[in-house]
Amino acid sequence: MTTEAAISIQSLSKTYAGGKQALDAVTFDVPRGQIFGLLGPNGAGKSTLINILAGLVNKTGGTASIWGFDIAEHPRNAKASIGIVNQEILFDPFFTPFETLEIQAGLYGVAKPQRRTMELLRAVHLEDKANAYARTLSGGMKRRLMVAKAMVHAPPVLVLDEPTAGVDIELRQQLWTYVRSLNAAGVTVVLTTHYLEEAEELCDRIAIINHGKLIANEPTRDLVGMAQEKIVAVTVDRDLTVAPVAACFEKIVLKGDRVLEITYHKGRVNAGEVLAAVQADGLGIVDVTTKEADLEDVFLNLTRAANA
Ligand SMILES: Nc1ncnc2c1ncn2[C@@H]1O[C@H](COP(=O)(O)OP(=O)(O)OP(=O)(O)O)[C@@H](O)[C@H]1O
Repeated sequence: MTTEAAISIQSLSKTYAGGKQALDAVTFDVPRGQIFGLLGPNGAGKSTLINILAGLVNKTGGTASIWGFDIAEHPRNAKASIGIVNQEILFDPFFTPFETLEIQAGLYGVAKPQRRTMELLRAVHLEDKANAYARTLSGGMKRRLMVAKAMVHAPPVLVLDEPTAGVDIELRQQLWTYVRSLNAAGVTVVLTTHYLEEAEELCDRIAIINHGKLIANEPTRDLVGMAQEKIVAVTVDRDLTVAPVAACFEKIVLKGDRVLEITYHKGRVNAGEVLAAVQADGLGIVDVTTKEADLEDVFLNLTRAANA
């Protein structure tokens, strides 16, 4: 083990048998100890990438390693280093959660004394369902059982593929609380999600894939900072009927008699110039609030730029 990254991906490519190129020379590292977001529109190639890491899909180019183990050269060690929660819920409905985890532990060769079945069930709040049939669990409970199942062999890396699709808000929060506690205990977490606000809230770093190509890989904070449009709401000292005009305003909307909502391009002007332009119109400024662009804006801008 030489690498410092939890997952290291170099020029990874995948062309499916029918000729569809799902991944095109993707390179990035997932640093150890992080919660890492993998984002992309539908069909971008996220599942393909995860399935390659899981050993379910064969890459057609490049390399990938998990916890320092190359997936082609050391597949067993690579597999032992990762736990994957797929989009589909998969387990035998006639086994209880306790049995499901015991069987999974057996598959991974975890010896009986090392098994943590009840500890895992407690962690995902399924302790009282330990002996219920899996088919009697709610959707959210099943999903939490899937997470516990992915953790039976105590892998240092946990991958969650769209873990909260179709999960209600309360359960989503519970799931994230558990994911955060795993991360706090040292587990590196990779998640794919369509919920940008979720990625923004949870992830230390975010990579974006579009049409099989990596188009961003930044600390979340920097990515949010990449949004170019900023909005400032300015309250002025008298009633207005029309909004003032200035070259530095991208857009200006009268939001009330005295409130102007001004959009500006932060790469071209700063807030001071925008406010000065308002004052130059003879208006006094009473109050100012700004709205930070969120990840959604960045995502749309980046995918739009990549598609152009
Ligand atoms: N087995 C396959 N054979 C041929 N093409 C495939 C196969 N699996 C996926 N693809 C294609 O590869 C591309 C990437 O698919 P992939 O499932 O990896 O995307 P994704 O980013 O995970 O999307 P989603 O968020 O919808 O799951 C898509 O165009 C898809 O149609």
